[in-house]
Amino acid sequence: MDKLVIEGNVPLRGRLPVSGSKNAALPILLACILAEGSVRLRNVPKLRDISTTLELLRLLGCEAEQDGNSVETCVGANLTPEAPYDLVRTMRASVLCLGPLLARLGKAVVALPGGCAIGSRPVDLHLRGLERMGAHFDLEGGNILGRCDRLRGAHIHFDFPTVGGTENLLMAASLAEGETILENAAREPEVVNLADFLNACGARIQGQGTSIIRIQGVERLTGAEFRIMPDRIEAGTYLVAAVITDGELYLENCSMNDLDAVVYKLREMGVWIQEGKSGVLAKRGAKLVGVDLMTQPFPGFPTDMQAQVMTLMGLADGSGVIKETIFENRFMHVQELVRMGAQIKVSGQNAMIRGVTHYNGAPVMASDLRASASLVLAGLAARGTTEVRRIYHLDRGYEELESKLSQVGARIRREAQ
Ligand SMILES: CC(=O)N[C@H]1[C@@H](OP(=O)(O)OP(=O)(O)OC[C@H]2O[C@@H](n3ccc(=O)[nH]c3=O)[C@H](O)[C@@H]2O)O[C@H](CO)[C@@H](O)[C@@H]1O
Ligand SMILES: C=C(OP(=O)(O)O)C(=O)O
Repeated sequence: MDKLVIEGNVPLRGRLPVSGSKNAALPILLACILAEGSVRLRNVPKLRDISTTLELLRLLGCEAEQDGNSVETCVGANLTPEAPYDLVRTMRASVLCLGPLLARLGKAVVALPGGCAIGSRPVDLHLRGLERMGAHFDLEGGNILGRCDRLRGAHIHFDFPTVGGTENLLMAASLAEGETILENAAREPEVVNLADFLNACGARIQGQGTSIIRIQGVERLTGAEFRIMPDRIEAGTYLVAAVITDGELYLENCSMNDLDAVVYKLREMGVWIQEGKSGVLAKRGAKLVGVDLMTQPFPGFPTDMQAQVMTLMGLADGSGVIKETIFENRFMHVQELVRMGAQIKVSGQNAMIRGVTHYNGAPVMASDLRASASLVLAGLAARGTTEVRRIYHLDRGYEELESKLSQVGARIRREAQ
């Protein structure tokens, strides 16, 4: 197992390219199950979650190869309906093959994903929506066993705008008979990217990006070429890296549109952010101050940026409260930040942060993807050496993290633990 060793307190300066979005690429790769013909995707990040998804696609009977940041897929004649636990447990997004398999084969056997460090994460809303379209489910040996004749269009109202649920239903409805209306649908840019991909393959989807999405089912989808959107969470993480190290970074290939809520809060904290022609420039303003924020579904403040912004707020003047409303257990980074000198107290959904003047390097343990990112950020700002352990989490979601950060001046290296 590897660890990251960071010598902190060095300002990061220069240009940093933003990779393709993990959370857009994962559902789009699984949507390839729906297409008859080959699909070519560009700007796919090289990440562990992507290689896991390609492995899953191959197990299901699709050809799927990555060459650099391009992926080509083609569904073979022997599409099979089984997504085994060994793969699903390493990546919850695997459950997004449920909708496509039911739509293509009328059958799916997908291991029920367990809970994870950030919460219990049930998939009841996915299943309820698919049931409305005519699917039947049983639970056998820890697997969701789904069956259906051709799925039928339906009117579905989500109790909560679930990202994965909206994506599973979008994919299933694309090949269903008749019209599906998704109400209270997730509005995340990654959902829009998936809908745009499906439309490029011949689907008839309207309203993506709003809370009512209408899908007219079609008989078949074809192959297509498509570019994955930039990773707004990676971009947000590096915005924080620029500010927390008192440096200046120009993030290439990203726009502020998808990061509105994060940019708004960072500006309220005193961060200087400017949009350029093909990217975003960020640096610390005159003074950094604590603010209050609450995570919410898009267009609210994203839970996937909560840990990183908390790390920054830990070094601001004054205090602030962060309320986490999306996942019940997403404060696992707090105790590790406290080991580095942060003053943060958690009470239920709220974390109370009192700014300190600096962090001190320490050995810390990563517990999930964004918690790991927050510890790297703390290490970049800290006095002395920080060792971030269990970094396999980071490899799920940040493409070439050490080499990107090194290129802008960070002293960071990977070592065997
Ligand atoms: C691969 C991917 O894109 N992951 C993102 C996706 O996760 P994911 O798709 O799992 O997130 P959801 O929006 O579905 O989940 C949000 C909340 O709804 C609950 N819920 C969800 C489905 C369901 O059937 N029942 C239910 O109760 C979840 O437990 C959670 O508390 O959106 C999250 C919220 O923006 C992000 O943090 C994740 O990075
Ligand atoms: C929680 C995340 O991913 P996943 O849903 O794949 O666990 C994330 O990207 O922060």
